[in-house]
Amino acid sequence: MVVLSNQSALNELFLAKTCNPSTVFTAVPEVDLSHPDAKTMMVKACQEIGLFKVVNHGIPPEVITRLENEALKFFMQSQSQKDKAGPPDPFGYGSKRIGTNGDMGWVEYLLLSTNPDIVSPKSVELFEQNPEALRLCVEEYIGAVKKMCCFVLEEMGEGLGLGNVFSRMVREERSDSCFRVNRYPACVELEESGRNLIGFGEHTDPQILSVLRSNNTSGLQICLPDGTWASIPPDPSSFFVNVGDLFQVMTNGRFKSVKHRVLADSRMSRLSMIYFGGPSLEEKIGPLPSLVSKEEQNIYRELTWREYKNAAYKSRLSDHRITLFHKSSHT
Ligand SMILES: C=C1C[C@]23C[C@@]1(O)CC[C@H]2[C@@]12CC[C@H](O)[C@@](C)(C(=O)O1)[C@H]2[C@@H]3C(=O)O
Ligand SMILES: O=C(O)CCC(=O)C(=O)O
Ligand SMILES: [Fe+2]
Repeated sequence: MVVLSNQSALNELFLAKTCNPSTVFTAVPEVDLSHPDAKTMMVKACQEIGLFKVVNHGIPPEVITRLENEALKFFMQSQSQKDKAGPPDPFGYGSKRIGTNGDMGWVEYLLLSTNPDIVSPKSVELFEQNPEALRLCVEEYIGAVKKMCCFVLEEMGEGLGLGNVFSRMVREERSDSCFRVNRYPACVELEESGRNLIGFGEHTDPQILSVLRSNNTSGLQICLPDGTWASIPPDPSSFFVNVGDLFQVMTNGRFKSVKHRVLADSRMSRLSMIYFGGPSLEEKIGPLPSLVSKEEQNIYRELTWREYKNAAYKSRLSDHRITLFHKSSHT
């Protein structure tokens, strides 16, 4: 067994059992948002994989670089300075602990709500204690990525013959979306160990759609239908889009909320930024009648996003939360 020099006992918690060289998933569908067939391609990718990447996304590279630089400045501060914006409640700065139910990962992060009704004391402290530039860059980036997320949802709604049913949910002012910046420090001790270090453990995202951008460091993996893990090659000029649990429910299981995780790299730190597009807390979520054919049944019952979110945030990262929507399950 590998012994990592610092905090070895804690670090063992993050060691993935596998040491096989992982499969590289070279078939990530690439969708050009300006292509006339974009809608069909996105719908197909959501049905088959639950993930695709977009190019020609319209987000100016300067908006991305500005936030990346400000986020790195934040993470390069001393631990005691960063801890002033933590522990997360669930928003704010967090390190190694993910959520409040015992999950750990080789990661530090900022988690922020975009819901105007949620004022997190830790996020207020974060912005009070850091240069105004961080807040401005976060706002600028979220504004741009929300617009793109809504465009993608609009296209997929049209692709399914449903118009703006999904985009409306994320576009509305009280949409309960959130935003996260993750930094996975390089871990040189892994170099010759042949072991993997879990940066962010396996999970599905609870919301409708997640839009992820990372630097050029690999780490993101998806779980294939046969249960094996495949690495997604990084691509800093594209955005990766993945289906969340609510989208799977609304499409009565047609779209797949893909299980994913992140492994740390031995040489390079990974920086990722993810926008999780969600509906308002009061939105009722269930299979959309026009997506349930006569021969099929609703496989999920209806819950508000508030009900699902409250239950989800009491669960562990790897829990199969979507079963809360199963007809036999009661919250
Ligand atoms: C362990 C947890 C962290 C999480 C809340 C939860 O109890 C279960 C879902 C987790 C997750 C995964 C996707 C997103 O990163 C996240 C912000 C979310 O909405 O659900 C995280 C939550 C978190 O980090 O607080
Ligand atoms: O950091 C990443 O690349 C993905 C993290 C993730 O899946 C999440 O924060 O939900
Ligand atoms: Fe995720």
